[in-house]
Amino acid sequence: MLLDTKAMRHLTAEDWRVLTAVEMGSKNHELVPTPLIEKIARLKGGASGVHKSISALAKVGLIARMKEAKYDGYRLSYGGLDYLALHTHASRKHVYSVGSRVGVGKESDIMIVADDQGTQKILKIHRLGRISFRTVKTNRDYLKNRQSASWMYLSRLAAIKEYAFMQALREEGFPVPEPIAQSRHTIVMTLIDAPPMRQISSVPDPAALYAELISLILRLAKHGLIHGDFNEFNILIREDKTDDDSTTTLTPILIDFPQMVSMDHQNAEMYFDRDVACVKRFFARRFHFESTAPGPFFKDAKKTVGRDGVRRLDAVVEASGFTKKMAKDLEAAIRAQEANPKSDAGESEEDSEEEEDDEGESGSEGGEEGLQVIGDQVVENEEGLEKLTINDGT
Ligand SMILES: Nc1ncnc2c1ncn2[C@@H]1O[C@H](COP(=O)(O)OP(=O)(O)OP(=O)(O)O)[C@@H](O)[C@H]1O
Repeated sequence: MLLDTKAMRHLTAEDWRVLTAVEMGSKNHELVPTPLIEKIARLKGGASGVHKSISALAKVGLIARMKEAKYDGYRLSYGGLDYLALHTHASRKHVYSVGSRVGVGKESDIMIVADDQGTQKILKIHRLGRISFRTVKTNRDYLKNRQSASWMYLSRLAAIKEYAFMQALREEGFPVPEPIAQSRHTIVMTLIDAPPMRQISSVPDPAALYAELISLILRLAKHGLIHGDFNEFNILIREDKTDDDSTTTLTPILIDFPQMVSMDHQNAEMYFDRDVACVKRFFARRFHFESTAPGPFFKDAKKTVGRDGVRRLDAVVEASGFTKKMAKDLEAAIRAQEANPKSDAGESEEDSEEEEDDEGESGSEGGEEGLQVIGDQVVENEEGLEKLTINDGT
């Protein structure tokens, strides 16, 4: 499921209201009945206006009707949720244009976007629905009869959690992108102009970079945290030159936080050891570097948690509204996804069974390469970004 913003600029103010109404209705309904959509949207044009918008939205795949429905109703598609999130980012002036996709992870799409000043940023769209919910359903009860709400819920949780951690880490001076905004299942953050470590074939001083990464793991631990996916994909390596250009230092920047856990987590030791082992393995294979120092060990790191009066960021994040229940729900989904590596190719099985023409006319093909025109006026810059505007004046 790619972000395809082609249809965005054709939506009217009424269409946006109806789309928002479907989103609101899906909080309590697997399938939002048309009369409820009418009631929430309260369009001046009454029922006929709503029907017009419903068919416009369904045509471009932002809402979908289910085949076996006992009553007339709709549900929001991934595309519909993407549009609502982008709409919010655009109204708040965080995003003005949408460029190409730079990365696709197991759980997300990464797009380059820009604001109206032309500053490029990263839009991360969480897509927890790529897993088969059957696996998750076997051990969680929150999905009871709520399959389509579950991907929205889980993807939104991932974005909320990632945003909260990025904010806390950033405030503490950790090398992470700056979180700019969060809406629904998406985050806008600063673009880091640096390749992932996976793309680096050699470094002048592997021992120094290794030490830096291990100290990052230990610093996180002192603040009560384990990254949980500390690998060569999630560590960007930025080259910083001194003013006179004589020396270059390599600065690791950490990304990807939905799977972070507390040092108090019941499996903390396993996650800590796994993060350390990941760095060791990569350095041995790629840079033929093996540290002579043993460890670091979890039991030593554990003793440092909160030491010297440092803030425990696991507690900060919990206080930010990311509750234990949310953490549990998200963790179950992420673990299921980890255990299910083959299921990352598209929407969940159940989605595809239930959907009727979910992609509609806009489809999702070809969105990766081309430019996506969403605004009423096209402004092309050298990066191939195009203007994103909204036309409902809200
Ligand atoms: N702020 C950023 N600046 C520059 N590039 C980024 C940024 N965030 C993500 N990327 C790029 O996108 C890729 C995927 O990002 P990220 O790891 O956050 O997604 P993910 O879905 O969690 O991936 P996976 O689960 O496969 O690790 C990164 O490897 C990196 O190349």
